[in-house]
Amino acid sequence: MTQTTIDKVCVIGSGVMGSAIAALIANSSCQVVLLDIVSNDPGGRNAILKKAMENLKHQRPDPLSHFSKLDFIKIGNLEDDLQLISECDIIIEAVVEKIEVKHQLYNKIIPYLKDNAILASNTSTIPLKKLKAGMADSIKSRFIITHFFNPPRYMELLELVLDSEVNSAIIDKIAKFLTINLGKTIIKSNDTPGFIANRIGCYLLELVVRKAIKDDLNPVIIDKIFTNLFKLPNTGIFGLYDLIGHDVMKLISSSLVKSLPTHDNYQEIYLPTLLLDKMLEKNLIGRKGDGGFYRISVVGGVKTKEVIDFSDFTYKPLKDYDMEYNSINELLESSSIYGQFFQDILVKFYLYLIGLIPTVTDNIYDINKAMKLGYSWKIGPVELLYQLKEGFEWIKNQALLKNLPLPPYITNNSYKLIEASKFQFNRINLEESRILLKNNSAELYLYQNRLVVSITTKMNCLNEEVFDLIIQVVELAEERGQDLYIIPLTDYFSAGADLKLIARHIKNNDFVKLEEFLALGQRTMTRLKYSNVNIISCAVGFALGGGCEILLHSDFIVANQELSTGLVEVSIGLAPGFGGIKEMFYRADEENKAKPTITTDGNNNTSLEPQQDKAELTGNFLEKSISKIVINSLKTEQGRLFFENLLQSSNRSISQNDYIIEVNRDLVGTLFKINSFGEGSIGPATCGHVVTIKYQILDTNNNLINEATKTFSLGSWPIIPAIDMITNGMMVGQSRQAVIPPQYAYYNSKYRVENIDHDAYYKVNIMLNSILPNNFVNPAEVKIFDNEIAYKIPLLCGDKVKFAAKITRLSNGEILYDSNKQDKNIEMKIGDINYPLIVSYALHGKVPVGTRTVIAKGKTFKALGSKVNHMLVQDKIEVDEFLMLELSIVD
Ligand SMILES: CCCCCCCCCCCCC[C@H](O)CC(=O)SCCNC(=O)CCNC(=O)[C@H](O)C(C)(C)COP(=O)(O)OP(=O)(O)OC[C@H]1O[C@@H](n2cnc3c(N)ncnc32)[C@H](O)[C@@H]1OP(=O)(O)O
Repeated sequence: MTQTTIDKVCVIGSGVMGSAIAALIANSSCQVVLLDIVSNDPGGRNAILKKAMENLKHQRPDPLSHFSKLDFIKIGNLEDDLQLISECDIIIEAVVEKIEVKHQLYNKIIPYLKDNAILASNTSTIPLKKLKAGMADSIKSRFIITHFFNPPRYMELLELVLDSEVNSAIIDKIAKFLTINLGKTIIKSNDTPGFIANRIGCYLLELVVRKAIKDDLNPVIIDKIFTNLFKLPNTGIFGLYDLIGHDVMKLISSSLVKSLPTHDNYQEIYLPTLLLDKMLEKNLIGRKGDGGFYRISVVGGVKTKEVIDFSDFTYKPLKDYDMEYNSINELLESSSIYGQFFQDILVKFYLYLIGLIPTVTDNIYDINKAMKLGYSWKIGPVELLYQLKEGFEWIKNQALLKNLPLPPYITNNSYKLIEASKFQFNRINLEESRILLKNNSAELYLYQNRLVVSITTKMNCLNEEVFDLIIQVVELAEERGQDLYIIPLTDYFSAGADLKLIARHIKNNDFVKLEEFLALGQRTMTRLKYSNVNIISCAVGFALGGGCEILLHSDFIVANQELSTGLVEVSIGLAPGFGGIKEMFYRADEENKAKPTITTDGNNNTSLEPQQDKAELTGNFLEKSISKIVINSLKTEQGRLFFENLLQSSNRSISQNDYIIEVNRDLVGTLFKINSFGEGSIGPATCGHVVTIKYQILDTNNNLINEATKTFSLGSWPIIPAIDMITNGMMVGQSRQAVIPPQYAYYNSKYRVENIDHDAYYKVNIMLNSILPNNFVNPAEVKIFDNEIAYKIPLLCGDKVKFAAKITRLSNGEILYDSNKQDKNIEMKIGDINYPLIVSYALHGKVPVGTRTVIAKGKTFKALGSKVNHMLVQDKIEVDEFLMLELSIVD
């Protein structure tokens, strides 16, 4: 696959679309220049752009595939930085939809365009011919419309509008960039208002919303029918209207109505609707306003979806309605008001859609595809038509009944030539290929003289037949000396191992078969990895579990930028079984960097685990995975009993855990250099332990400035902070020495190094004399699992923390304490002896995100202090029984 020669793209306009298009291009590791007007703001001449860049970091869904992609975007303004345009191969204008503004801008930038640079507009409403009016021929031949859909990173559709003046080399160049680098699917549209998807989408929105309000129907029921029966995205029609914004819908529709011919049916369905006007007046314009048809209200942290009551423009909680209809046919045959409503709108909608042929496009498959890729319809509108009992005939009959004119596409019977198979736009053209090998789960094609294997099971799941065929195919490829491509025929790569098959084996207690399945999977992966031909896996959509493991064992991965991939099974309690973890480590290790990887985004890095940085992969992926598996097992009765038995039967401690201490040693070690002397005996000391220490503080000239012997609880007693930090992790009998900066020698006016010199460093000597035995936690008797191990500063002794906690008896799952049930989060200082000691122990060293699950004996659940009765469960428990503590940090 050849990469395009586009090195730099300029996007002009840093509004919602412009900045998101810039992010999309930056995601493909292409340099971007983002320009906008000069700001008069005190924030400087580029203040508008700086704000846009900041917004990119916070928008949801995330426009950036990684924060580092921001480095590919250079900002500038349209006065000081126009010369940056001359470095760019493509210039995409995404400024306000006003023809005069666009023309002024073109006049300003055209002198800076380099030869052969492509000038494109992202307009959604202004015709190409109007935009090009007055341009020199040399510019006209490289001026086009590239219409991206919002959000550009996620919507695959790109409508391309050209005319006969555009040079064919330019078309080729932009098409390659949009498809190969940006992963878009191009649909060519004629130069008509709204092009394809918005013309149809906005028509449907206005038709449904305005007629439903007129007929006094319930938006909730209508949306439920659209999402359940027509498989539209969950937003439905009214939800989408809110999402786009009623103000924006008004702009789009008024502009369409103005530019469409007077006989166009958009004019007729765009009914004046008083209630919509009132909503606009009251700023009920959707999600960005004070509500729309729907609103989310948050009371006491609880979110409730509400729907508007048109009688007084208040909102009422959404009621769930039982779906009366099981299919579209049932709905359309019903004499209910909703049945009638859908009959009416569907006939109008389809007559309109079909009537766009040939003016807007002559390709009905493109219309179908545009709505799938631009509006996220699971089933395209033309495909949906075939779900009606009589398909096109139904439309024809209804139109005759309602006395509505039929479009030429129906009257000339063109619709009879539609081939259903063409609605599936495969990534390889099966018509051009020959099947060489095949079983019920996978096929090998010879496509353009290349060997291509595709999985054909549900969700492309991996079963024995898939593995058998892959092994066979690798052998054949080796015999022929030809590389092997693994390409899905679907929009996804694979959902991984066939979980239903695994579940069946487990249910039948057939662990021999399960073992065989795992072994076959491992053999297949090994075969892929060590084959002497190249294995090239082309992935799109998702590649989960075993699907990801296929990618990891391939020589090359051609990954769509939006591929979701990972060893997700750990979150459902399954360990990856086909060698994925080892490959993940292998690839993450710089020295062993796997063979080069190609991606469709022009980026030479694999898209595998794009959200996971290298530190996380190498650092704690395994630990995190195993923790997740154990945590999930602990949520089931069998899992808890399994652990209980495992721990009790062998009568041994739950394995060594020195993780917490290590984290803090590392952390403290980076703050000050600490030297330890002697091995010590009992310990280590940690938060909440009552310790007796002797300490000395000396200045840089070794003058003793403070010395004392103190007994205190680590973390709970106000003392010079460095002393808490250094003592943590010490063994009784051990001594430590550290050099500390001045801020760690100061606590408050009562406990501090007198007359502190803020430029000086201090020496601290500590000797740990004892740890109070009756609140000692032995790390060897505690096991800790984190569901999230982020690289953040861990909590330390004395830190204030707010968290939710739950204590469960491992033997029977009985919940002994649950802060959520008491509707109260706990706020404590780590080390406070009025809380069970295990809580301090568990919080200490925890990064302040996610949930920490701890298994420990009952004796550690005691609180030494009794001033306040905090989470006291000690009366309910035996000292030697195992309990599970779950802690989730709240802020
Ligand atoms: C006592 C000791 C016991 C020890 C036992 C040890 C066993 C060890 C076995 C280890 C095997 C490891 C194998 C390998 O290394 C790792 C894996 O591959 S594990 C699998 C990882 N994959 C997943 O977790 C994906 C699960 N699926 C999903 O998340 C979603 O389905 C989806 C893929 C995101 C798609 O979502 P949707 O579009 O919403 O679609 P649906 O969810 O409705 O699914 C549609 C349809 O497909 C079926 N399906 C989906 N995935 C699988 C699958 N992996 N296997 C089988 N079937 C799958 C789904 O059930 C639906 O079916 P329907 O309801 O229509 O019948």
